[in-house]
Amino acid sequence: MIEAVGLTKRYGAKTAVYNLSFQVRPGTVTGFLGPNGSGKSTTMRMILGLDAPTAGQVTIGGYPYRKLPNAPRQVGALLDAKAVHGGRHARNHLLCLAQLSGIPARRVDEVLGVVGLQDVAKKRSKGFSLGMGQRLGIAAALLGDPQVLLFDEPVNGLDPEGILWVRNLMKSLAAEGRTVFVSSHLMSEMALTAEHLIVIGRGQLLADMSVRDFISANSADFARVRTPDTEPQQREKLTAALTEAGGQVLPEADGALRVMGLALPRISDLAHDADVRLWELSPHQASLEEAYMRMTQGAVDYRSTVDPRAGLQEQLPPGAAPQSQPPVPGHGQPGWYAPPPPQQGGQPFAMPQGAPGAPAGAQPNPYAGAAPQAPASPEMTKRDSEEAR
Ligand SMILES: Nc1ncnc2c1ncn2[C@@H]1O[C@H](COP(=O)(O)OP(=O)(O)OP(=O)(O)O)[C@@H](O)[C@H]1O
Repeated sequence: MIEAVGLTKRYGAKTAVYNLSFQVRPGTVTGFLGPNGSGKSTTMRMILGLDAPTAGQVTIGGYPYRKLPNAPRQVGALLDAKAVHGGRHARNHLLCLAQLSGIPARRVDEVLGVVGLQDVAKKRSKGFSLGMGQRLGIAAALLGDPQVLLFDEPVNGLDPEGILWVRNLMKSLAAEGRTVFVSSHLMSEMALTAEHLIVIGRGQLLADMSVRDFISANSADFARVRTPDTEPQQREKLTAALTEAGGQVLPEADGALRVMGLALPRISDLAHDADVRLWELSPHQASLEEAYMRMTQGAVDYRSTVDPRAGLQEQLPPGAAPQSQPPVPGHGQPGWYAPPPPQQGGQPFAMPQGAPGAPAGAQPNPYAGAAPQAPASPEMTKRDSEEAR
């Protein structure tokens, strides 16, 4: 098992990871999700002893990585598939790694077979495609037949067949009772691969729950309702009736309404009672990707000037002023579509009560104001950590 407690990493004034606490258990694939720059790689490097935490700790089987007896046989990792001596043959690269860790040479041929690189074993890896490089990195992770495996974005650059292969490999490794921790920024991929999810944004824990719970908590049902385009007053009348009945009503770009919190027959009855004709009444489900975007939207470092909601929540049509809509909590404020970021109070996402990773509200939050000035850093720099690899 991997266990992080209050894990924090600062690079000078930059807080990359803040007060992360979570457990990664054996026997299941645990997905580690977060937008770019959210701190996934930093966390993985701390798990592997390549970066030292500024505060808190992380252990594998009860030991910090650097104190783990025979670590290469217990823990395998794919961090950066490009970190390979390109001049070496694939097999030689693995042989070198095996020799360093006292792993028998026959294991090299076994893992080359597992990842499907046996036919190119004598080729120099600098001629490898991105996908072949990923496979070689995965082979290196599997060399010591470890019980604990960490994969940082393992499907990057893979074609659909490669993605399916990685997905099945992760599942079969977990089914053998291993601890499998896989980072990704793709919710859709993790929903298919992982059973448990740890979601972070700006280095902080946003969710720690099973995929099943995530789906039921976040795939909210809603209805699309459309009144005759030629009669805008009908739309307003229906909006008022639905809101009064406890529904949440949002405008869609094509003039339809998105209604949450009311069943379809009830919407139909309310429309009938209000004497409003309907052109459309259809059931929908918010996608997981949408829920994930919503969850991480307040915690994205790099944001396009184009609204990221485009394509998820349709934009208001010209002339459809928000004030003509019923009051929706937060609607009209910047980022209304996103849940409040943690520092605004409260945990916006469904977290199991007493979850080990629930953010500690009492602790000072470095994102709430100006980033705290750390003393000139004695910590490892990126180059240090790359050299340590
Ligand atoms: N050595 C370093 N020095 C300074 N800042 C760093 C260093 N390493 C990471 N960071 C910063 O810490 C934050 C977290 O980075 P990290 O690479 O862990 O995120 P990530 O979730 O893995 O992102 P991605 O999905 O893009 O790989 C980023 O803002 C990054 O710029």
